[in-house]
Amino acid sequence: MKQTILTHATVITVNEQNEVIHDGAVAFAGSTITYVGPTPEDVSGYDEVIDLKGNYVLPGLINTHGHAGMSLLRGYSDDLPLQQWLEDKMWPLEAQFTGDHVKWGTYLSLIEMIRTGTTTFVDMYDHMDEVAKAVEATGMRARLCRGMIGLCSEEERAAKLEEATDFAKNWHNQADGRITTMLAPHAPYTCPPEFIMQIVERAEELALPIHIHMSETKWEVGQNEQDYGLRPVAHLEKLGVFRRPTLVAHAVHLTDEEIDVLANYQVKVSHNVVSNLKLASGVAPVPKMLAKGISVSLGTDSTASNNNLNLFEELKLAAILHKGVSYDPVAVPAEEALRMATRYGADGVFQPDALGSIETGKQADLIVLDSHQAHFHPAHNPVSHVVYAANGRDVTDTIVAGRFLMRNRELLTVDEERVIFEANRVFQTLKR
Ligand SMILES: CSC[C@H]1O[C@@H](n2cnc3c(O)ncnc32)[C@H](O)[C@@H]1O
Ligand SMILES: [Zn+2]
Repeated sequence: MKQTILTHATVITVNEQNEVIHDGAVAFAGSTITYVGPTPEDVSGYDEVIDLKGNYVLPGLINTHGHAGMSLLRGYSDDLPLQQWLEDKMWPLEAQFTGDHVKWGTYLSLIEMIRTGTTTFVDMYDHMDEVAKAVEATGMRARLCRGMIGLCSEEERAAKLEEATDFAKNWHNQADGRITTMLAPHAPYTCPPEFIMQIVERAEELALPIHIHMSETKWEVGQNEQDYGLRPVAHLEKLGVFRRPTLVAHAVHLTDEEIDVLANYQVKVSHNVVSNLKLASGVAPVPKMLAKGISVSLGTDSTASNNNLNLFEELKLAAILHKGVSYDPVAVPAEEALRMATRYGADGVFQPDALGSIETGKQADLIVLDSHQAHFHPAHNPVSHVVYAANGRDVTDTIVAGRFLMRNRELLTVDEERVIFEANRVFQTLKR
């Protein structure tokens, strides 16, 4: 098994102690981290020694909510509220999508994620075999689920559940364990209660988590009360969703009591700050959730509502927006924001023991940032620089399971020129 060591680095471990190791090293054998500490005097036992000359090494970032195939629709519709954007713009185009559209949209997303330091992402979409194949081919890590919208006949709902089940079974723990799966009712307002209950039952049978959009807009909360006499949190609790490990996306409109419910069930939350702002959905009560011990991680949502997949933007905005709206400069401190992008992301994909920090025994999912740029100097506080000064273009290397997907800014597992060509080609086939 190949043994690699990255030496003379500034290692931002994001471990329990928030250790930053100057002149540090990280070694990995195959996919697993075998050493984290000071650069050893003798590195002769390693097959590959890479001198990082003081560059930053961080755990790969984890994006806990998105729809990769939608990159085909980036910039197609801006400046609308969620419901109108979905119903009038996204769904009519998505209805024309074939596997080829999703394939090339997903490849666009993968390129962007690898370039900006994301090593694991959650994806909820249709034609998921294409997404899984692209993840497998590029060497990325992902938690994938076929999103189910239940605004259709009972027969169609049953067919979607079978398709989601087949996908979840076929791909769980595939690609050397880099792909895992979940079941995903799209949202309480698109799935009738009986359908959600069937999905929960299936998730129990398959021992898989559930992923769902929840409490994203004021409209959704009002509609849920009108339809079912309950707000979304109580509604999903009643349907048994939270008895399964659950990752909810958005969680913008929550009462204090609802935050307690989510905390009690250890529900994981994906905070999609840019998408929530762009769709004018509101600002999630992140500091309150964190104070209650909820693992709040970061998600981009799709590039059709973001409009990029650069998690460094989410990281900075998560750190500063909540200060601004609460008049509290420590509402989300820098260290906590970095945990949201890493450790809490690992909770969000239900792999806290394998991902989210640089520690021996964990997966070698690592990114390198060029620390020799003016905006990282004076170099006295690396965590501050990563959260407040970095921009995603600082990432030079992206490593997943010990394999370089990008080295010195060169993509090694995907042909970027071809992807751009094919994405434009398949976009032209859509009737707009
Ligand atoms: C059934 S696959 C996923 C489905 O979700 C839609 N979508 C994209 N962004 C959002 C969002 O912010 N809230 C709710 N639904 C969203 C996407 O267009 C797909 O149809
Ligand atoms: Zn979404």
